[in-house]
Amino acid sequence: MKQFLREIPKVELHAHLNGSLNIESIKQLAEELYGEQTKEFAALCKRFIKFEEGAKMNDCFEKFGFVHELTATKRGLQRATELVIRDFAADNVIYVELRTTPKSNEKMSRRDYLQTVIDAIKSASKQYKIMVKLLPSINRGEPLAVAEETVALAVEFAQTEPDLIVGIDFSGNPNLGKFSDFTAVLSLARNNGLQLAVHCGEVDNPREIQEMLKFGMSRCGHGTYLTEADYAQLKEKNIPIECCLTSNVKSGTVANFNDHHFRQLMAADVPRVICTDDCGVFDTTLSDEFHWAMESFGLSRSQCVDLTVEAMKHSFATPQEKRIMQLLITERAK
Ligand SMILES: CNc1ncnc2c1ncn2[C@@H]1O[C@H](COP(=O)(O)O)[C@@H](O)[C@H]1O
Ligand SMILES: [Zn+2]
Repeated sequence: MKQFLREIPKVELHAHLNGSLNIESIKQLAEELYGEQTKEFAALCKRFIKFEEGAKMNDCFEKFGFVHELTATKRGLQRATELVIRDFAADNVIYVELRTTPKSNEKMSRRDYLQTVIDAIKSASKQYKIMVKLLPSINRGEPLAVAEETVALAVEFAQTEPDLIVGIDFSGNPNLGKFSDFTAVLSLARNNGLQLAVHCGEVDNPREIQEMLKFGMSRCGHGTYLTEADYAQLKEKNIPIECCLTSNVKSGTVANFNDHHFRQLMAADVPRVICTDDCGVFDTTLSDEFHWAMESFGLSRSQCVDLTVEAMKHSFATPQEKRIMQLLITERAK
C-alpha cells in the first residue's frame, strides 16, 4: 500500500517552505554550509522532530527558529528551497504550492529573500521536473507594516512572474495577532489578482472564524474548529479545507487521527484536500498523510486518486497545467 501511495502522482497545496525541510536535508544543508556536524547539532536535530506527549501549538512554533537560522543567508535559503523541492519530487509530488514568509536581516532584505526563493524554484523545478508555485506568507504575529511590504512585493513580483506568484498565505501562530488588522492588506492583494489561502479555525476562535468566512478566501487552511454550518457554507462556495492530519495531531489541536475532522468532511462531502503543512517539523510526507487517511478512515485506493484530482482542481495552476496533471494522474491510475 505504501508503495502504491508513493507511486501515485500527488498534488501538494499547503506546504510552508521552512517547515518542509526534512531532517536529512537539514543535516545535508548544515554540512554544506558549515562542514562536519557537531554532536550538539545532532542533538538539536533529534529534538527538532521530537514532540512531547500533550504538545501544544506554541511548542510547535518554537521549532521553526531552528530552520530559520539555517536559511538566514541567501546561500542557505537557496539550497533549502532546492532541497525541499527535491524531496517533494522524490515522493512523486508533481505539483507543489510553497508558502513562505519573506524575512529581512542584515544580510538580506525581504525583496532579496523573495528573489532568492524565486530563482531557486525556477532552477529546481526544471531539474526535478515538478511544477512549483509560490505564495508569499503574511505572519499574523508580525506588525502590519511587514504584511504591507510583503503584499507590495508579491504584487510587484507577480507582474513579472504571473505563473509563479499566484497568491498570498495568511498564517503564523494563531494565538497571536488579530485577523481584522489585516483585512485591508489582504483586500489589496485580492484586488491585484492574488488568490488568498487563509489559515482559519486552526484554534477555537469563533469570532475570528466568522470574520474570515465573511471576508472570503480561495482555500481554507485547517478549518479544525469550524461548525457544521460553516462547513455547509464552504461546500456551497466550493472552498476546500486543506487537511493536515499529522500537523494537527502533533500540534495538539486534534486528539488523534481518528478524531480528525477529515472524517466529517468526507461524510458531508465538503471540499477537502490532503496536505502536509510542515513535513520537516512533523516528520511526514504527502504519501504518509494518505497512508494515515487510509488507515484511519478506510479510504480506498481510488478515493486516494480522487483526492489527488480534487487537489488538482483546487490548485492555483493554469488550465494548461491542470490538464497536464490530469493526464499524469489518470495515466498512473489506469
Ligand atoms: C502548524 N501550523 C501552522 N499554523 C500557522 N502557521 C504556520 C503553521 N506551520 C507553519 N506556519 C508558518 O510558516 C512558517 C514556517 O515557514 P516559512 O518560514 O514561512 O517558510 C512559521 O514560522 C509560521 O509562520
Ligand atoms: Zn499551515
